[in-house]
Amino acid sequence: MSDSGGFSFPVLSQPSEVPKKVPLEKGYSQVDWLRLSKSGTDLNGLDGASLRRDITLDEVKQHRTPEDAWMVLRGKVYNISPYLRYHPGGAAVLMKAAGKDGTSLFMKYHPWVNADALLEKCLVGLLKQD
Ligand code: HEM
Repeated sequence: MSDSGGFSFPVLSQPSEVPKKVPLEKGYSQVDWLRLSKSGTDLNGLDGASLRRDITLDEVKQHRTPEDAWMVLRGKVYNISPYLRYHPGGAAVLMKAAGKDGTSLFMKYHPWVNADALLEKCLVGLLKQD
């Protein structure tokens, strides 16, 4: 049957320059991330110490390797290392914001994502206000 009943179905395609979600390794789904977040594992690297309020952008810049990556998002400093392999856009893409203020990149790709909730346990502290 080729009759579509009077409806036409446009073929939807994404422009090629729009980055796609990357296939994540087994064991690195969003559910796995939530499980890890709730497990009590030290994800911000503070070993239970209270959150910091004195972080400068210079200090953030020192943390830009996959094993030790910090990112600023709307004035909050996150340790993104544990999240890299769980990031639906891929670890390599997320590393572009390592050691930097990633707010504009974040907002460019997915302003709807609730990072405060997803990365709650990765929060190191607040960027120092000057
Ligand atoms: C650290 C904070 C971040 C968190 C918590 C985060 C989280 C997410 C989530 C949940 C998705 C899936 C979105 C969906 O299904 O609607 C996603 C996709 C993606 N993210 Fe991120 N992300 C972060 C930072 C970034 C940064 C800094 C970039 C760019 C450098 C980026 C680029 C992307 C891309 C390209 C995708 C795939 C495209 C898409 O699904 O629309 N993300 N991210």
